[in-house]
Amino acid sequence: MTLVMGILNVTPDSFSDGGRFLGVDEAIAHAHALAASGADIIDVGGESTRPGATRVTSEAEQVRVLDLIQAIALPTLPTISIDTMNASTALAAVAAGVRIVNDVSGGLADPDMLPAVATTDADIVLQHWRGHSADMYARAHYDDIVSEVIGELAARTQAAVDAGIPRERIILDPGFGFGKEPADNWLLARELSRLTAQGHRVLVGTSRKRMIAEVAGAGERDTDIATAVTSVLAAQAGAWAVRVHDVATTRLALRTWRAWTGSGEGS
Ligand SMILES: Nc1nc2ncc(COP(=O)(O)O)nc2c(=O)[nH]1
Repeated sequence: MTLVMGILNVTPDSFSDGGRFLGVDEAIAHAHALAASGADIIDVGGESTRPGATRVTSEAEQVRVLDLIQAIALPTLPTISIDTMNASTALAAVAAGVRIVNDVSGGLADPDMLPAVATTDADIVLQHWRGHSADMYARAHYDDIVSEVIGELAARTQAAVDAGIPRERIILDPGFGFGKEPADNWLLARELSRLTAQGHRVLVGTSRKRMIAEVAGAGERDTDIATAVTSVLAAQAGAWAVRVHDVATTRLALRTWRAWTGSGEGS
């Protein structure tokens, strides 16, 4: 069953919910709300990756996320993932109870990341990436985006295995957005089953991105409905999980899809 990863960004400038949950108390409350909405995983992020975002130090990132993680790393709450490109933050987060390291750079931003995760028992998301937000669009040219993304993720997978991370702990992500033009993203979405056919779990994150805005316009409700449609299509293509802001709407969409396909009862 396709899992739902709820987004909890504790940054002042995140792409779609910047500044709304910056305080620890608000963030803890939102984590509980995500759980109540049916999140299977809560993805905590302390550094914005929106286009043009400037980097924060790993120390500043850790100040934003570690108290929160300690407060929500409970058996009664969903699995936690840490959305970070910094090895030091990943290690501190795993020590605080995180089970998945979600690295949008696929281990490229910090050369210590893959060896560091190899010393833990955490899973790692290797997302396709071609550079930091500040200049990612400069390197965004693709001749055959599906083949290039699959090929570049295969290289990152090999680097992770070479660093000592067992294959079964690796999750792939095509990295929707991240320097890709909307048309490129829809091409990638159309061929998602070619990535899921690679045999790794695949995480998909389209929520509230430019590719969605292009279809849904600026309204948050329409944006979350359009995101939910992509969640069903990703599930149909074999995605292991979808990363969304509005957990409830995507859960409803996935429940409806399962009723239609008869692919399993329950919520
Ligand atoms: N694995 C993964 N992580 C991510 N983290 C941040 C964002 C940017 O979106 P946000 O700023 O709204 O969180 N997108 C992804 C994504 O697509 N996949």
